[in-house]
Amino acid sequence: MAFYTVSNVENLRICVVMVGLPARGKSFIAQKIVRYLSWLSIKAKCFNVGNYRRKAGSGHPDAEFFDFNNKAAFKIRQKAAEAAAYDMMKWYEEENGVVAILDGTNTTRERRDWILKICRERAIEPMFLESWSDDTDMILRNISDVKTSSPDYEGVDPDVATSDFLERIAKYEQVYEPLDREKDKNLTYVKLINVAQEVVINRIQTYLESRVVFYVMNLHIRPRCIWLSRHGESVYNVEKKIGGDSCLSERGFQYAKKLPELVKQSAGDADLTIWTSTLIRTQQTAQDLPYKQLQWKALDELDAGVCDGMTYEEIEEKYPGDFKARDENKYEYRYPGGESYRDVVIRLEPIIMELERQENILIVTHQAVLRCIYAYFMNVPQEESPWMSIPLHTLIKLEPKAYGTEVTKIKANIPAVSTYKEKGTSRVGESTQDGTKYQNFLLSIPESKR
Ligand SMILES: Nc1ncnc2c1ncn2[C@@H]1O[C@H](COP(=O)(O)OP(=O)(O)OP(=O)(O)O)[C@@H](O)[C@H]1O
Repeated sequence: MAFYTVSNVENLRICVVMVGLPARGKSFIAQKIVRYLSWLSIKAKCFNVGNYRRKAGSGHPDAEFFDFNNKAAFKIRQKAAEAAAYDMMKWYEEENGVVAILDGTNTTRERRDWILKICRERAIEPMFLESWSDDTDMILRNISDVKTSSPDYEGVDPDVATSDFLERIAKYEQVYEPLDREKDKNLTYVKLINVAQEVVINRIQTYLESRVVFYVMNLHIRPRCIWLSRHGESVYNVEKKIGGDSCLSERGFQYAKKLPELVKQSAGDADLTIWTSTLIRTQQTAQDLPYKQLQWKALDELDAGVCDGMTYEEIEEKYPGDFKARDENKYEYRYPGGESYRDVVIRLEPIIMELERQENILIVTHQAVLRCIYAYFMNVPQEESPWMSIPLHTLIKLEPKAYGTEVTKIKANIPAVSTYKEKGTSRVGESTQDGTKYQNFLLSIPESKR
């Protein structure tokens, strides 16, 4: 039976067409939408026109290249847009794509009409997403954040790169036609003004489109960090049992005592809010943290249903079929009377949305839940995420950056059992994976921006 995380009963194919001057965060937003939808099992992919332009041999173009009167350059840029659109259409057809993002400036109405036409010919719903800003300080920050280190400016002095980039923007400004309430009243669009100070929404018609709109409305770009920790070692961990609502072990309490110091070391004087689950072990872990605390039912551990309170050995013995089925497809497998990883992702969606809205948050929760949250930030594929090793007594710091997330792991140096169970065995113990397998996911920087 088909099983959806976000309803797309209409079987829609959507093309999110980014619109806006350079350095308005279009790629940032595009990458985030792809990560969010992929996490929700919606097949999504970004097609970055700048990438195609570079492949077409534009090398290290200066601002003159972006002058709309420069006919030869304009041809290269047009070709790049066509190549991106071609690959995008191929992706819909050959890979059953659902949401493609055409990430380019698309600043003229002529260019947008062309995209509209090719989408309509193929029954793809176009949805324009414009990022508009007149906040000069923010634009300068964006340029120094990401543009001076772009492949376009490899080996160029950052000051020279900045002034050239400002000139590039000026070239685009000469022809820029922002989305307009009157002229574009028939289009489906969302316009973000100065991040999301003001949002204009027009003709959003489907549930999937409205999810995308809701998501982008909640994004902000203020610097912040998210800390993740599993609860301290619990009595059940020591007994190798899963589920339950047991207290911390003695070593778990030691971790709880040490956690405020670890957090202080990492966060300094930043003001945090602590989110825990409703289960005793996360609350005991957070009890000495001197910050505001909130409990979320959605952060409770994956429900093991009839297997709650059992060891993996007992499960293998009593439910061998289930034990095998879970190993074969851990993401989809649902414990009888309980949950699957996919179920956990669905209930975590409001948590992710709220995390996007918030600033500094420390989440104290459980192994499976942390895997799902970590997978969102690190773009870890579904089939891999349930197998990630997230050890006890370790504080993880996530620092969202322009095109990815930086991770720091801070070990408390308090021994704990390993609760990691590898595929094909019922034994728990140290993972033979040293984590390097997941290094690739740590910084999900789009190809165009590396
Ligand atoms: N809605 C927004 N408005 C303005 N800036 C934003 C927004 N969202 C993210 N940013 C910032 O934009 C920067 C990233 O710029 P990005 O490369 O995404 O711009 P771009 O519009 O894709 O530029 P280009 O057209 O040159 O590719 C980051 O520093 C990020 O913090």
